[in-house]
Amino acid sequence: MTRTGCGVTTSFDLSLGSGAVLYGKWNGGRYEIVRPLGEGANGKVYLVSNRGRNYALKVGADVADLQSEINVLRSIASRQSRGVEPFLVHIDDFTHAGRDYNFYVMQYIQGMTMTEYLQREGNDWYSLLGVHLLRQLTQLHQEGWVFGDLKLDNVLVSQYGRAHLIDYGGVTAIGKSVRQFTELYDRGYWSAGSRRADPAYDLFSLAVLLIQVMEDRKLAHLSKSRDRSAEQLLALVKESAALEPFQGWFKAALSGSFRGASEASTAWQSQYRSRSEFRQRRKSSSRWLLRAFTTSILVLAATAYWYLNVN
Ligand SMILES: Nc1ncnc2c1ncn2[C@@H]1O[C@H](COP(=O)(O)OP(=O)(O)OP(=O)(O)O)[C@@H](O)[C@H]1O
Repeated sequence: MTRTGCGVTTSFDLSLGSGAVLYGKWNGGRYEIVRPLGEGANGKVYLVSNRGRNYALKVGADVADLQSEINVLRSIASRQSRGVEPFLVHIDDFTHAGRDYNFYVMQYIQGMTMTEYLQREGNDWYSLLGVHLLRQLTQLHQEGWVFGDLKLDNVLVSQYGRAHLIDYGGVTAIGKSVRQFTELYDRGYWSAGSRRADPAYDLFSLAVLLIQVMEDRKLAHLSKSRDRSAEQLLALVKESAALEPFQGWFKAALSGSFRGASEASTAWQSQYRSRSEFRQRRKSSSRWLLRAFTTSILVLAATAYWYLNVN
């Protein structure tokens, strides 16, 4: 596919191997390709090394699309508090084989998908992943944007369960039609509302994603059935031992009744806390039971010993 715009050509036959070096035309940065990280509809992403540090560098397939991703990242960076390293690091063009390409450099997230993370570290991390995602959505909504294409591939989880949103290609100004979406997570696909970009759109997608990481097969099955709906999603939540403790949150997210991501975040954290307290109580009562059981065995053994010795 070849698209042109603003005098810069992007051809997605572009292939950069390990060791290739790119020079930023305007800022003079030197980026050595370590390896490709992935590619999608909006571009190609490479792991690069710049001044001894690793970054992710995205070359856009379409100038306008890349520019709108950059605008969003810039608006988030401008609100970040001092001392926080911005996600967007550099913006520039490079020339390769006689052609100009737009690119931007962002922090490299060394991570894995939410599913992989939970499989490796255990389901106890589930609630924390939700906390991180809701925090980022809250910030984005406050800036007047909706993430749009929230899905498993667009979240990377790094150490200590830090879930990061990546790929800002679907981000849409609140009030417009969502630019990019994936059926499974789309409110319209579940006949649960429009594709207008409002905070509730992201919360619906997040609910589907949080169902998916625990109940992948059941969700896939439901998504193919003709009577798929938000009510059916909620029924799936209620049937699931892992999701049931969060059913109040899912009900509100799937029906669009949260006033915003910040309210959703508070609700998620309070369900998370009451769940942890419940588990703590269960743990201490099982510890008490274990102690009582051990004491009974010891008493029984001592009684038997005494009885055998006396008789
Ligand atoms: N900051 C990052 N750190 C680590 N890996 C990244 C980063 N950004 C992107 N990637 C990797 O590159 C892949 C493609 O990136 P991205 O999703 O931004 O491309 P895209 O063309 O917008 O894709 P899509 O078709 O899903 O919209 C991602 O799935 C991820 O594996």
